[in-house]
Amino acid sequence: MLNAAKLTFIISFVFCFMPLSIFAGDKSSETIFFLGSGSAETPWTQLVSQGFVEKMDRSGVPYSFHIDHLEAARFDEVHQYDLMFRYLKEKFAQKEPDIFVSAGPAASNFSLRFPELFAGARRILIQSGDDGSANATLIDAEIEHLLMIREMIRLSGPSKVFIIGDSVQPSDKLRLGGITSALEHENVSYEILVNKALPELLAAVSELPDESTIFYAPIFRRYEGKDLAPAYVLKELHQASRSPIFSSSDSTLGFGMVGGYLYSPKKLGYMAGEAAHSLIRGGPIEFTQNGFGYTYDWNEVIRWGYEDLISTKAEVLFRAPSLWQQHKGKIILTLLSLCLLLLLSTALIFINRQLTKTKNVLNKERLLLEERVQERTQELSLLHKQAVEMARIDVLTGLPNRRAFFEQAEIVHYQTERYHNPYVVLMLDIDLFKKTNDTYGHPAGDKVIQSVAKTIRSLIRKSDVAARIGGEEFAVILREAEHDHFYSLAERVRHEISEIPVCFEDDQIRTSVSIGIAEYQAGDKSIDDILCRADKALYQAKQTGRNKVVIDPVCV
Ligand SMILES: Nc1nc2c(ncn2[C@@H]2O[C@H](COP(=O)(O)OP(=O)(O)OP(=O)(O)O)[C@@H](O)[C@H]2O)c(=O)[nH]1
Repeated sequence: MLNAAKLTFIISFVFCFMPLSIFAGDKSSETIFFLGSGSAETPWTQLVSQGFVEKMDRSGVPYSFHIDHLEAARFDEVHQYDLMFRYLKEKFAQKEPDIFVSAGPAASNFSLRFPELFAGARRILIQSGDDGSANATLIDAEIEHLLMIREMIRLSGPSKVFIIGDSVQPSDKLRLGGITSALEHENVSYEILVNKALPELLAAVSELPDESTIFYAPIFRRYEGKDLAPAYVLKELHQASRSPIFSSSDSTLGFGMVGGYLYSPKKLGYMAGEAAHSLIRGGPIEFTQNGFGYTYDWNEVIRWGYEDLISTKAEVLFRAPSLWQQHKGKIILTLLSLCLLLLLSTALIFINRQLTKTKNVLNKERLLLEERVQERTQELSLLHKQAVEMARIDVLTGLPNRRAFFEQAEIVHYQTERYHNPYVVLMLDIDLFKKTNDTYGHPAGDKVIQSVAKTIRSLIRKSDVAARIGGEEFAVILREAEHDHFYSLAERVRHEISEIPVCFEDDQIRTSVSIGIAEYQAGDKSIDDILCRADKALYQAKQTGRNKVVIDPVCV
């Protein structure tokens, strides 16, 4: 169980020791002092410190960063050194730096000259040449003049090299010396345009002979009331010049310098950062890179036609990305869309083909079906026609039946009324037919009926109408018949039937017909009127002995 006293003790303990632990964390952060040879505006120093800070930030080590500049180019060095020494002593009186980085020959010289300044600090020198002290880590910023000059000669093949530089500072002199001895080593003639004001320089470079090459050792110039940093001086020179310009530092790339074997201030800064990180961690100092390499400005490479000469492993700046690099995403998306479109089109074509195939099959089937329907319709229509005809024809004799007779008779009657063409009706009835049937049998009777029909048909004209209108009863309409004609015709029919026996099996059957004749009379309303009179005449023929022709008295 926690009592109040114990709780108070724990809380007090936490509150007392917490600030101490925070302070301890703060104490573990390293203080780094960075001293540049030039001024705060010097691009070289800016790039080195930038590289240093970037590397330190990436290392994840906690540190506090302080930067100062010796401004060695503006002041007398020794006098400046004493002033700077006192200033820094005072500035870091409370807490001296753990690491002292000096960038450039002047700052490194200063660092080595005052070992008593920040005596406990680990020193990193970024300078060219000798380290000068066993207590300092050297980042060698010595320009490899020979490699640099050889690369320049290889690319531009100059007949003469014009060196632009200053000889004010010892470091400037050192640099010019390195360049000239490298050119002498390579047997290339040269001329130094040294310590010249900018207008003089611009005039000089504008009149250089063909096949000249300019080597630019970075210089500061005051021009038209402005302080021009080396990069901007180079820009002016580049505009005035008709010759390619080479230099030693990539900090001036992009202002008209071609490139070549260069040192990179930023990379030197990275190396210093790596060294500082190793010092803090207490491990061995190993650099993953050096501060030199082949670097080119692609615009200048193209301008001077060096595309095929530069090393394939070189770093090329400002090269416009290829169409592929620029629009990679869009190109891939377009290609994918095209593929998809192609796939869809293929699928559609396939589906369309299948549909067309199915449609063709269906069409064939439909045509076949239509053909069958047509055939069937024709068949049905034929059957219908036959059925209609059958309904009008007497099956036994092949003559029109009673119904057909009355249809035709109606037409004949109508035509007679309209055109006054008279017609005659013959009513025929086989005599004593019942007896024939009874004597010879029904099939024999049928044969007799057929024979009578045949005789009638053989004797009348095609325009006349003969029909079987009852069991053994026939009617004939004779058109435009004269009195003599229709009577003699009736007589001939009667005569032939009675004279010519009908052969059936072994029998010779004799038969006869009675005929009643009536003629159309004006006032007859229909065929029935004439038939009625013909029927009466027939009745009379029957009554008066049969096998005879009787004419309706109205006709006579
Ligand atoms: N074989 C056969 N006989 C038929 C057919 N149609 C009607 N008959 C017969 O014809 C006979 C007609 O007889 P009836 O009306 O008495 O007259 P009929 O014997 O001819 O005497 P009349 O007319 O007075 O001369 C009946 O016996 C019917 O059965 C047929 O198509 N075939």
